[in-house]
Amino acid sequence: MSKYIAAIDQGTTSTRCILFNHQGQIVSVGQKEHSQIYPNPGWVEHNPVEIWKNTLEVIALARIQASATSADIAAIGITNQRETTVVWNKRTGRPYYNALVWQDTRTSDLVTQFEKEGGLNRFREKTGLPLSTYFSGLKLKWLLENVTNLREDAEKGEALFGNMDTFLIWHLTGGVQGGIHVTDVSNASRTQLMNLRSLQWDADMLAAYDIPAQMLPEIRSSSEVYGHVTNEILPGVPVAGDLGDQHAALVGQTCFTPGMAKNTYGTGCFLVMNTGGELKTSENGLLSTIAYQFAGQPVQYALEGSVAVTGALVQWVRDNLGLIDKSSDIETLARTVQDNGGAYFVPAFSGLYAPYWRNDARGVIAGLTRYVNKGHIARAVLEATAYQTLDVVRAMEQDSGITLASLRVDGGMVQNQLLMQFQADILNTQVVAPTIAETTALGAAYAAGLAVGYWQNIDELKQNWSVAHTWNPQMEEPQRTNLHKGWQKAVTKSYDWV
Ligand SMILES: Nc1ncnc2c1ncn2[C@@H]1O[C@H](COP(=O)(O)OP(=O)(O)O)[C@@H](O)[C@H]1O
Ligand SMILES: O=P(O)(O)OC[C@H](O)CO
Repeated sequence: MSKYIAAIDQGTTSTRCILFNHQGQIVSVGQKEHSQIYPNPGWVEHNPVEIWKNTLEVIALARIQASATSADIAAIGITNQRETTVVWNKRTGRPYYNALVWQDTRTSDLVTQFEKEGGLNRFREKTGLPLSTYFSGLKLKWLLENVTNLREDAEKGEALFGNMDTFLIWHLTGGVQGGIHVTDVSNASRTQLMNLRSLQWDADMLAAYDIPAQMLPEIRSSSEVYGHVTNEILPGVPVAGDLGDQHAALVGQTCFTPGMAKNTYGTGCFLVMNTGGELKTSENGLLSTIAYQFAGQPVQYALEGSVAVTGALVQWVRDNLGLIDKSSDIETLARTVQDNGGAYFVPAFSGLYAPYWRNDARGVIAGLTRYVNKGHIARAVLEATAYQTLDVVRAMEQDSGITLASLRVDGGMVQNQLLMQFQADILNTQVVAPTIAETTALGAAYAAGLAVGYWQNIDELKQNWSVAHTWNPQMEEPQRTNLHKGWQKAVTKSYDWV
């Protein structure tokens, strides 16, 4: 039997390749950041060619570190930043435009136009999603309307659409020499083009957004052999798993039972709860989405609270304000003071997502006095992540009728002890991090490994999960209530800006 499963985690800030062994432990890691391109206020792009090159590089790095040949690798799974939209030419492989990143707000006029015609929730019944700049469908519409020749090529079947999973699988399985054009149900559920019940592209949605069906990938399960790698980097290895990154983290955290949830703290924050085989709709601003689908098994649904800006705010403090040199320094700076000094930072850089869904919001710092220093700002920055999560958790509890006994967490920001303690305090709930922190990549590896029989069933996967760290709530109730009141007031100050 081959020794390892490879996972590619194509995230917003970087691309990673991780090799896992049968216990789900990390054997080796290759990682590379890519450029964040901001051509106009609110626009966020990635260069797909740079990401493809980085993918090859990180696979090579992980392979070399583990001295692994392709025969040592039983399968490869892909997980990706969701919604980020790329279009490319089938014959040349060339992208027509940079990828429009999920955080990009250039489609806000389209959102307003569609909202006027039928309200923010007009497509929720079919797609589980409100109108927002967040999802792929409107990004694709914008590209079709603004990029020369794209619509003509799409109608001829020469231009292909995909999220980053589709783009990478197409390249890995042959590219212009017959690459496979597929996606999985979890990624497709983030386009606002798939019907959540039929699990097919929805003809009414395609008509509403005027999208030629020929350019869309085939929708498959999250765990099956889609094809084999043709590139010399891993020749012959089956590509056997595909999950949006938040769905992959749910799998990596082994949240296989309805009611189990995880929160991933990366560029943004994404709380996902497994709701089982039944589609649940939200009354409180959460998204209905696909959790995952293993081959031959029924699809599992989820409720999700997506927060656009969490770790991205730490990056902004680092890159745009220069207050810190590296992301982890935010904790040292925040520890120079005892509290937020009355300051609240609402990072509505891309509007506000769950549970507010305010496309008209923009970032504010509220409660400033001359007392406030950079330490207080650093605290307000970290607390913003915890308050946004609190609002999502409360919405999730109302929708599901389940009170979370503890919250399983993962992602880059979990290294921040001050944040995790504050999160437990403000939620008044235990926060728990697993031993294998790379749950996103692990989930993609699990999907791929199940498809090729490297793992037999989910019970085997559950045995790999164990607790690395627990943060217990220590804050008194009056303080918790006061802080949350301040936050809620600050949120209202971000509204009605654009
Ligand atoms: N110690 C830390 N404290 C606060 N934020 C951090 C810390 N370490 C990393 N981050 C933030 O976490 C994000 C990276 O996490 P990661 O899970 O790799 O994100 P992604 O998958 O979105 O690319 C960055 O936005 C970074 O600013
Ligand atoms: O790449 P991440 O971890 O920031 O995740 C991005 C999300 O998938 C966007 O929906």
